[in-house]
Amino acid sequence: MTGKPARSSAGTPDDKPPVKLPARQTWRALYTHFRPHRWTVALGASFALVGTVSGLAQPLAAKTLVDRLGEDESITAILLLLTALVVVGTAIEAVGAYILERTAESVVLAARRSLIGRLLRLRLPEVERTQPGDLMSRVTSDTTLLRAVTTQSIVSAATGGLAFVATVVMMGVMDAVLLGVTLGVIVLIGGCVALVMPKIAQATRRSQEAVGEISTVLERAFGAFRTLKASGAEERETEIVAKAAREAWRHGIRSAKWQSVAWSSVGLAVQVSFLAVLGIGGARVASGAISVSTLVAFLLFLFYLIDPVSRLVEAASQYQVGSAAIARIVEAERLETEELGKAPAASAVAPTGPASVVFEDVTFRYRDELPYVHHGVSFAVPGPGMTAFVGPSGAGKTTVFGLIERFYEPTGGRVLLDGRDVRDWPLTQLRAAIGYVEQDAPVLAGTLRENLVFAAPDATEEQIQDVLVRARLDTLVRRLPDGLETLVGHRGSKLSGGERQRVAIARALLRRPRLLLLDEATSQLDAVNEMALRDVVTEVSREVTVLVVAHRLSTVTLADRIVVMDAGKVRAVGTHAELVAGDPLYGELAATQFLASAPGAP
Ligand SMILES: Nc1ncnc2c1ncn2[C@@H]1O[C@H](COP(=O)(O)OP(=O)(O)OP(=O)(O)O)[C@@H](O)[C@H]1O
Repeated sequence: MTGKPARSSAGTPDDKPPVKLPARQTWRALYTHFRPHRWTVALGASFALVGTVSGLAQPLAAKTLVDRLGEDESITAILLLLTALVVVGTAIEAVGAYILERTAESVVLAARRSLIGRLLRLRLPEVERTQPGDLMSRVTSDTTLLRAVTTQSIVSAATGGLAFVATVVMMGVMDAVLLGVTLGVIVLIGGCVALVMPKIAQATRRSQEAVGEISTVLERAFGAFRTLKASGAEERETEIVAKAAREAWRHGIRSAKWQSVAWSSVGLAVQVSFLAVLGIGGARVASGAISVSTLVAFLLFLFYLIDPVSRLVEAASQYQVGSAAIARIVEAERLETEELGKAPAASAVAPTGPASVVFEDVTFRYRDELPYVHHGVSFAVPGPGMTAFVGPSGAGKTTVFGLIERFYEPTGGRVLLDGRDVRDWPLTQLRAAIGYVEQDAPVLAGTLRENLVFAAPDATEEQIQDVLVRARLDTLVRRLPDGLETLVGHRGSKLSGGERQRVAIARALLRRPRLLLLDEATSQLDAVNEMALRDVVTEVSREVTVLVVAHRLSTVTLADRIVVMDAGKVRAVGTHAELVAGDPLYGELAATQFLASAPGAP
């Protein structure tokens, strides 16, 4: 619990560098998220545009007002027009802003849904190469950064760009010389801002990586909370999280710094232009080249230019933030997912009866750089009946189950279920035929009932009650004040190890499997429950094919067939009596690891 998780590769597969998206791909990825909302964004943008136009008309109205004042004409109408422009413009802008905010939330929702959908379909090897905590932070934190870039910044860029062009045209109409001065200043300062922009993306990316690392460490700590406490690792883990938090803070500050540099440049550009226009414009008024009202209107336009320029800078910095987020999202989206295939139609007749399992010269390693775990495993299990897999720790017994469930693909050879290569089965149908009880019998947070029906959501009350009795959980449920509605805590922490094991078995049975894979717990059950469960498994194995990774002699002696595995190979197959007589390794295992003196041992 004390080691530090892989730095910055947190969440990205260990062997893959973080994705650096070229600008075109960033655009494309952002566009994918924007596309479904383009019409709503266009609506919001039109509202914003109307607001902008009404704002743009204000200096003209003000110019007329000044001219009329000079000529002693009535100003009531123009005053009313000016007021209307302000009020209506503001109201329309408010509605536009609401539409955009709403759309922004929808973009985040859609991004989260699609990412969650993909993450829960990831292939197991991909999950093993990543940090789940960091993947979670991509769903929760990075997606929120898409909010602005896919809506507000597009509108800002569009309206800001239009308003900028329109204002510049109006300024050109007023006086080309003053426009030249203004644009000269803006281009100069704009160039400096462009240099700063990529730094915002860089800092945001680092900050988000650090946020991911916070989630990673916390997920690790809560995932083994008792071990954390028992190891006295609270302070060390806190320090690791705090370090990641400081990193997030440091890069957040850096991003804020560059953003504020960009922002203050807008003010600087306008102020410098203002002074230049005032000086040069004053001289031009004095020389009679332009009128006072022209200079006033030009200065008002210049003042009005602050808004479009700010919007353009805002859009550019939001784009930088969004591009950092989208790179992390794309990275998660590129992880390999499983093709689950269609669930069988309700009317389809599902195969019944026990399944058969055949391994044909299967070779397998978990990753290319790792040694082989299976070096040509072959065996055939016709159903029904119980087949026990025994062998020293690390022999590759659990791996057999992973290959049957197609969590992993064999490197060579074939795995057949009912005579059909598991790769040819639609995954949903393949797994629907199998009940799987993992060695550490995971129980999920929620109620007992939720845990039971997890693999069979359509189970009837009668089926649930039946399975409770069979898994010897009925007395426990009766004892609990809330019965099946009892909350079991994070990872079932409120249940005992044996209870968790039985819940896992009940869950698998409720699925009505044709093949039951049981990775036996090494020491979870007391003698009474062990015997009871033995009876259950024996009973089940009359109709269903049961494969069990056995750690107890009592289980092995019940088996119809025992497969002895050693160092990734099947070294013998037979009954207990045959193997005790014929296989030295089995004899040794039976004498030691399998507690040969256990009751019931022949
Ligand atoms: N997900 C994984 N990624 C990489 N290596 C793995 C993975 N799972 C298991 N291994 C390795 O594969 C080998 C076989 O593991 P497996 O779990 O199949 O053994 P086993 O016979 O079931 O052992 P045990 O009786 O201790 O449960 C071991 O050396 C193990 O370290």
